[in-house]
Amino acid sequence: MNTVIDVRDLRKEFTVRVKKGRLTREKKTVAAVDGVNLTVERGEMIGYIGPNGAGKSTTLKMLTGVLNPSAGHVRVCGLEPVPQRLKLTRRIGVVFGQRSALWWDLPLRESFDLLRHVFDIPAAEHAARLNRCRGLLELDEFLDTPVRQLSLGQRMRGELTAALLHGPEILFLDEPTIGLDVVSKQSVRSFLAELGAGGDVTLVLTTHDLADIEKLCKRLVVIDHGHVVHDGTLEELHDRYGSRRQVIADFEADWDEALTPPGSHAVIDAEDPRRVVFSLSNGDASAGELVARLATTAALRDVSIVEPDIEDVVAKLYTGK
Ligand SMILES: Nc1ncnc2c1ncn2[C@@H]1O[C@H](COP(=O)(O)OP(=O)(O)OP(=O)(O)O)[C@@H](O)[C@H]1O
Repeated sequence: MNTVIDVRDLRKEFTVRVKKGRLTREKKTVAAVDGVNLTVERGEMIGYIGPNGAGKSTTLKMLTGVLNPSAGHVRVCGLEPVPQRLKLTRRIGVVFGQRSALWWDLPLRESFDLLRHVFDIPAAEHAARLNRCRGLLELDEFLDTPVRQLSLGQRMRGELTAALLHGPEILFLDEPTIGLDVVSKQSVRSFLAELGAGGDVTLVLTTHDLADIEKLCKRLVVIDHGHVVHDGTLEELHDRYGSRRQVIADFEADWDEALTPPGSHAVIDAEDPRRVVFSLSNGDASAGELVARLATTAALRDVSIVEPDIEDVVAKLYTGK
């Protein structure tokens, strides 16, 4: 394995002034990131999620060399982000939804050209990477438009390209789909999926849009109050919170509970005893096997499979229920 991010006991404290009484304020130290441990291997696509104020952006800022940690160990591509920021900048790409890496008054094409000079990228490499992005992100129709005139979706496609032209090993994305319409979201997601599938670029993504996670990330790191509260696959999260995949079956006759296959749980519809909702544990249970068993047990009229809803699971996780 090839570790590209190695974080141990990472902390970031901020000093804030809080109101005390009517006229006085006192200084207080708050831990925005409070002992985060994280190891990411090359080629992984991880979702870093959490409720507002959980510490996601602060972590990303420490990983990208924008903020100095208060304590802890952090290495990104083997480098210490703040003191070695210049070296790090050449090895990572950053897309922060709210900030731009582009020159507002210049056409997109010229911004890309300037970046080639900033990073001193050989012309052939630059052209190859730009051509790939032009194709996948359909940039051609607005390549000659000044950045300030681009729509949010067009600008995001430009930002993604700008972050990739120097061939980074890790791409950090903070809310890359925020504010985008459905079509632009899909375009950005498909592009990132294609990029991640190659295995060369490691993706670290923060988002409040859980569809981004479902489409892109096998691994989910959840942070709350500065602590990592889950680090594992989406399936593990579903298992942990007892969310079940469900099979809804309509039979020709009323369902006999004694026939319920082992490993499943049946709830008969109160209004229609021929309709039954079967719950499955997400682990090894296969909805296909259950359906096959049901079909040999009784006359089936219709069947549908309902996947657990990630929004529900994450809501449970955030509220600690
Ligand atoms: N410069 C700062 N000074 C003081 N407090 C800060 C500063 N930056 C962040 N914080 C506080 O640290 C905590 C974590 O903030 P952070 O921006 O990392 O959260 P987040 O998970 O990215 O939230 P969101 O989803 O709302 O963007 C919050 O309580 C925030 O108010």
